Amino acid sequence: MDQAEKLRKLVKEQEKTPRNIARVITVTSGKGGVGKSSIAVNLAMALSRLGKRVVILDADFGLANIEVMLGIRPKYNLADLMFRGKSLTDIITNGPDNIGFISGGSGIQELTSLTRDQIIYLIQKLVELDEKADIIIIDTGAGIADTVLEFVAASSEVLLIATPEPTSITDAYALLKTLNRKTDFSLQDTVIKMVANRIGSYEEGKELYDKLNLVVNKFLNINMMYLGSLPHDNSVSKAVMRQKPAIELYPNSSFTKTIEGFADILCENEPEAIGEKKGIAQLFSNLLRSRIKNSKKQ
Ligand SMILES: Nc1ncnc2c1ncn2[C@@H]1O[C@H](COP(=O)(O)OP(=O)(O)OP(=O)(O)O)[C@@H](O)[C@H]1O
Repeated sequence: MDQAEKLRKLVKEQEKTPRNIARVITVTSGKGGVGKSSIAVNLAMALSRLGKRVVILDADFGLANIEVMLGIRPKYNLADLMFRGKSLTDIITNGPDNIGFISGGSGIQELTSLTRDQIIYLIQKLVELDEKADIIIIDTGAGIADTVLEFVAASSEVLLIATPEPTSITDAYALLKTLNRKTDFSLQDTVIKMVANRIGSYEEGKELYDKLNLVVNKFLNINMMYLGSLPHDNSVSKAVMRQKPAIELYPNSSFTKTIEGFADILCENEPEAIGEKKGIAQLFSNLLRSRIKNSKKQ
């Protein structure tokens, strides 16, 4: 049995015991600076206010945007759990509205260098995380870097953020095109929901979705769903300046109201867990498996 096969078996074993499996929502974008982290943070809080236990995993290595937005400074990150014996509780920092926050830190990059025992330990801890959370929001980096694409390919529910800026649209297309070429990506297993951000009117957002979806449909055979559009709203940047989420500082802003609407829609439309993509332990197992396979090909 090779290592990839052992990993599959390990997760299958864990699944035999009935347990909570978190819903994982991966937030990504083709281009940086389009509002990915703002949306991840405020959506997490809106979902938490609906009674969900929410944890954000920041997989955007090197940038500490979410920490700044939440006004928190985590002491430990995923690498401390993987290599330095820290527990899951140690690496989850409490944020506003009771949301949990995990910084990927260097852990995301170092996933490749894990020994078999470290992989087993990590998956076991992630099984615990599946128990602790109802929803896990992953903020990936932006663009077509491998670390971004592998998270998207391993996820069952993806929010793709784009703005009306031409470069944001072409970069969103580039992300989907590169994703489509990945052998471990299958459209049957991943629902992509587009969010248009910083738009002037509802029509502008819908038009953006229609345009992009038409092209990805025609050339990539991908059919995206449309979650909706968020207005350009100065309260978002004002909130960033004050290191507090917009939903907390500006509860009546149009951005907050729209985000709350998204949270309602997402709670009403929980996708059936698809194929082998269920929960955070399964997601990391998929991701590690694809890394093992790819490293063998090289
Ligand atoms: N709807 C909006 N209205 C006004 N400003 C916004 C909106 N969404 C995001 N912004 C602003 O755009 C900037 C970039 O947002 P954010 O950091 O969330 O983007 P990002 O895509 O996560 O960036 P990165 O790729 O650097 O992680 C921030 O200053 C934020 O305040």
